[in-house]
Amino acid sequence: MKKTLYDKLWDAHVVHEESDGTAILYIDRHLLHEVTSPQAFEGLDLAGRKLWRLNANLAVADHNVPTIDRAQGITDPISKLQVDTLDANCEKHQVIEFRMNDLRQGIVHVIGPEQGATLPGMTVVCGDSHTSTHGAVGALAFGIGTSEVEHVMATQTLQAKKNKNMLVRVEGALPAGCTAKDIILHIIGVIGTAGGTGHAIEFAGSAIRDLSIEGRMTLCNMSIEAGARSGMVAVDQKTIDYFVGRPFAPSGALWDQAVSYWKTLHSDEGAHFDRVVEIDARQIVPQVTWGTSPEMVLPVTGRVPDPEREKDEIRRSGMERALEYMGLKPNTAIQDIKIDRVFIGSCTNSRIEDLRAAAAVARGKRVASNVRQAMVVAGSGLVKAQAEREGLDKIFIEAGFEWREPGCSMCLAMNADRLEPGERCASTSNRNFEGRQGQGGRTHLVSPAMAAAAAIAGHFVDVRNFR
Ligand SMILES: CC(C)[C@H](C(=O)O)[C@@H](O)C(=O)O
Ligand code: SF4
Repeated sequence: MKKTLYDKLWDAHVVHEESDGTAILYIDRHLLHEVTSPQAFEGLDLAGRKLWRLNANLAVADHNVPTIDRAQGITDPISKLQVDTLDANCEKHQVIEFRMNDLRQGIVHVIGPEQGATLPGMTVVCGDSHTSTHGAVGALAFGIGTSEVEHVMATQTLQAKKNKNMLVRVEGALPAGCTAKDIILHIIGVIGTAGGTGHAIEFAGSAIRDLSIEGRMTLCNMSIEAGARSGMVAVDQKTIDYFVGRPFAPSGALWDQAVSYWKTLHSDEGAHFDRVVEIDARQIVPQVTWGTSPEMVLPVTGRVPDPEREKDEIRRSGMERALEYMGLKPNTAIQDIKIDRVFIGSCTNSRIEDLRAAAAVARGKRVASNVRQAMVVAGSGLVKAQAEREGLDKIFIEAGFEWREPGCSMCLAMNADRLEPGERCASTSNRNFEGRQGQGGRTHLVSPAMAAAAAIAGHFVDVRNFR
């Protein structure tokens, strides 16, 4: 039988299957962070259990860590408790953890692949919805809840039901100035935030093959924003090359064995997909969200929509509410929207190529005077160090950006980095929900190059003709 990539990954991990399709899946890699692990450790302790396969687990604190003055420790008491609890739990159970001042610390979805802890062919889970990121390397990766975190710790398995197969095929050359972020925002604009519900999405087509592994991670990262718990891309030579020499990756004879398996990780020609969406990459324009859901997205050349022209009543009231929250008037040109803050970071866009793209725009320029703060937050200590070797930190600092320590930061404002009520932010993160970046804060999702250009101009601009 012809199989999709998802079918292959699924079948390779089924330990047991009931007649109603409920399955027990073997989990190869379990990633942990401080927000969703405390109750799981507590449950384990109460039951007097140990972790089933200790070295399948890797932990890092990312949501609550400060991005400045780390030498002083964590000042916020709630954040400090979360991080201290993770440290104590990992120490007690001997789980490998990259602590706050470890160079390898960073956002869990950045460090997994960076360390080679995530590998092609693996099942990867984490108590975090953006675990879909890891599917970019041909892994089956999805977010789980806290009780499932405990289940994985105790048994190395998970109860799950298979999703349907969905193919999003993106063909054609992506125009200059557009990135993986624009592809995924465009896809979400087309299929909606429920478009992938109940499906595992495979992204394929020439535009996807042309992306770097980092770009594919950006794409898969936002699968959850398209309604799918997992997104994936087939293994190709780029995937294999990406893992050469990574600390947790196999070496020697095991490497050769792994590579020959990884090469089978693609959908068979003619395999069945329950749903297929075709996207023409040549039509994609840099994207900017205008509302409070990632599907409320437009090309930068567009205008804020007018609810009066919306016939569907539910959609109209949703638009009205979003416009009110966002403080926007219908028909305003996107490029006339002024911003107060800029955030370049998050597990969507904080890898080295994201920082390079933003720095290329910021080089030799200055952040506009109406922009109160522009921050660059690398996804990991290793990304930050690499950027510094390339002199990107200097480019940002000379342009007036702040150069911060790695973590989730203003993606969701669990630490001190947050918007003030009414502030408007150009952000490279993945969610623009009400209050996401701080109570009353207004988020516009964009690519790193678009965020940097907005910082310099003080309003959104089309990075394709920004000089
Ligand atoms: C805190 C965590 C559970 C959450 C998630 O699951 O995604 C967070 O990372 C987010 O991005 O909203
Ligand atoms: S960077 Fe944002 S989206 Fe990613 S894990 Fe952290 S909070 Fe969630």
